[in-house]
Amino acid sequence: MSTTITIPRPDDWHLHLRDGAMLAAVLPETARDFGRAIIMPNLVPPVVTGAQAGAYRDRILAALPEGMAFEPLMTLYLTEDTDPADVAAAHASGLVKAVKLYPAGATTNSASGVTNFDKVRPVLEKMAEIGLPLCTHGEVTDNHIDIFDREAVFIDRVLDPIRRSTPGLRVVMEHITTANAAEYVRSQDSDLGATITTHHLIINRNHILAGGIKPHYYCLPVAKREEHRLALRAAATSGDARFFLGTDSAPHTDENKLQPCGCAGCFTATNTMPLLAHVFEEEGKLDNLAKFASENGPAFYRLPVNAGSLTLVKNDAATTFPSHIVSEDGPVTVFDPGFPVHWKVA
Ligand SMILES: NC(=O)N[C@@H](CC(=O)O)C(=O)O
Ligand SMILES: [Zn+2]
Ligand SMILES: [Zn+2]
Repeated sequence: MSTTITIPRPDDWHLHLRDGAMLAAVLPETARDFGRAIIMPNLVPPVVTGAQAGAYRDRILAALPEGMAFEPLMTLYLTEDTDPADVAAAHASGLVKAVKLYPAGATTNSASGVTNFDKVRPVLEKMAEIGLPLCTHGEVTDNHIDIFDREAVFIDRVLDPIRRSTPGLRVVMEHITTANAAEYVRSQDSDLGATITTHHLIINRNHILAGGIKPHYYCLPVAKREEHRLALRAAATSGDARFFLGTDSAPHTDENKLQPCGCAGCFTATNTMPLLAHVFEEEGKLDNLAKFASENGPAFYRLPVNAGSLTLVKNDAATTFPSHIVSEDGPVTVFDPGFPVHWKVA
């Protein structure tokens, strides 16, 4: 017997596409199921100016296979030298949909990020004025703060002060991993939203560390205790308009993942929608999948819901997903949830 569910064509509000050979390999994995995605700007060198975002957008569209429809929604990487006028122009032209804040040193390719938050105040004020959202990698970087506490400390020491001193600034807390973050979002008004990844709904820190280290489950922010995973599930499946899907699908070659000092990132573009159907069904909330994956994100970004649809089918037989995708840079392992999934995209 099979069950089906049809939702408006989903979007991914946090995606890493990289560039060059990797871009060519991973883009079809997203474009197959998703109508649009917020494209992260942490290339080397980063996408800082409107001109760089325009050129990157052209490279993405050039890499899109014939016959696939996909709209990249571009972002700018916030640095201490970012020019508020350039940001405003890139927004006014329709090119740029958000600015991304990386605390310097917080994650992959974040070296050009922000250390002194006073220096970006003029940009944040301009963004509040024009309604351009700020997306945050919400972790402090202080060495003496435990890695499992860095998100909660970021909320208290960085995010809440920025929001209080910049009224009207619209913020997305990206890839939230804690009950603290979900609670903070719920306690605020609609100027604050949060993306939640597929993998943080599935793994906790035991999955990374118990019974042997699993490099393919290592990402930033690192997965937390089980109680936090359950809080994220409750938030994602609640239907609350402030929570929406951002996969943070972050491809790294196996060579770069499987190192004494391996890269952070889970690659979930290939199987995200079936995994989400599994999670939402487990929570008895399949009816809210459309809100999380297709409706809440566009509402926050003030864009229309996609016109097309996506149908997911649940079969008696488990679905087989590719173990990895092939890129000219080397294989990229597809996220393995560690349990059978019976859903697949029709
Ligand atoms: N999430 C990750 O673990 N990695 C991301 C960067 C990020 O989103 O923090 C990447 O670019 O590889
Ligand atoms: Zn991040
Ligand atoms: Zn990311």
